[in-house]
Amino acid sequence: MSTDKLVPNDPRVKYESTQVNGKTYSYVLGEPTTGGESKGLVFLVHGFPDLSFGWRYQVPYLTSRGYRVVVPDQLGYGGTDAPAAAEEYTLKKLSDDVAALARKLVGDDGQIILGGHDWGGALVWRVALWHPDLLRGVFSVCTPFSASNPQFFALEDIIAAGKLTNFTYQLHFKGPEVEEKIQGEDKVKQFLNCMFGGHGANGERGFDTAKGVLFDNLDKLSKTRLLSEEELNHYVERYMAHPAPQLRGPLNWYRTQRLNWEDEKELAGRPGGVKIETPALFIAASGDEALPPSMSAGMDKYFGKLSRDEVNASHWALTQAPGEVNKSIGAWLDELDG
Ligand SMILES: O=C(NCCCc1ccccc1)N[C@H]1CC[C@H](OCc2c(F)cccc2F)CC1
Repeated sequence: MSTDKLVPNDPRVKYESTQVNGKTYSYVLGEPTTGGESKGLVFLVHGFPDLSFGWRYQVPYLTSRGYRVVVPDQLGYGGTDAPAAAEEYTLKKLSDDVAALARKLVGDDGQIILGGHDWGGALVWRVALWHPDLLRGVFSVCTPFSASNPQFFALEDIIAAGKLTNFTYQLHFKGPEVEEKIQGEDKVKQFLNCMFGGHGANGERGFDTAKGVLFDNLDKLSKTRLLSEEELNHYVERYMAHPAPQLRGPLNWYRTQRLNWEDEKELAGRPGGVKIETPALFIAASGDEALPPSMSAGMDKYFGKLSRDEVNASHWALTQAPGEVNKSIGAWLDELDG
């Protein structure tokens, strides 16, 4: 099998669906192409606004190195259910879904190697805290680990104090406006094109981490160079499979900050505090405007065995620097399996 990126509805992988904690999850399943026993199961978690398709450059690479690969559409996306209630999207519930799906694939005593990008990266660190026995290894692309504070600080207050201003767009995402205004095929296509880097002839942007979505620019943007027309249309088709407002599920991931803090008070109270002993890899993206590498300063103290790497790419490192990302993950896997 070629190790070229997956195309929409690629015949090289299987498309499965199953019930997980009362919800339908759909996922892509790739079998090792090396023949013989698989070296283990790699489970990949995408971010916002993405799909399992976001890992298309990594799946063939990993199956060619002897791994089985499972890539779900996360809650709210693609062929997976999109409950309307934001409470369904806490990182603890999403972690329990990852564990339940993984157990269906590797059995109650099996283990997986878990990787995430963006919100998927935030989630995999939480899975390592809630379900440490499940993991043989854990990695995140772009998203550093951030420990929960003993005291709750609302994002609104943090930003009002001039901190984390690169997260200002999240106040826009958690509010009603983006969900209300980005509905229907044309708007969803313009929004996705914008988030994946489309820009205007004079450098106009439709998204700014320090502001949010600039609605008036959305129909002025050229097509992003990060996706082919066929790939962008695949994203739109999968997002339009959900009833309006199509972004409600994906945006619900931004509406659980206080609930996540409530859940994690228990973790903060553990003897020795929060510590991830699972062998871990963090790959920073040098040009990520939402998650600059500097945000990862100080995360090492929460890990027993953390490897670090950095790729020269924007937030969309998986598709913009796939060779670098794959090489980094591959070297870490070789050491893990060494
Ligand atoms: O919003 C995200 N992606 C959409 C924007 C993508 C984009 C960026 C740049 C250009 C174009 C597009 N990603 C989230 C992922 C979770 C991150 O929060 C991590 C976290 C926790 F999980 C828990 C406690 C604190 C904490 F910071 C915050 C960014």
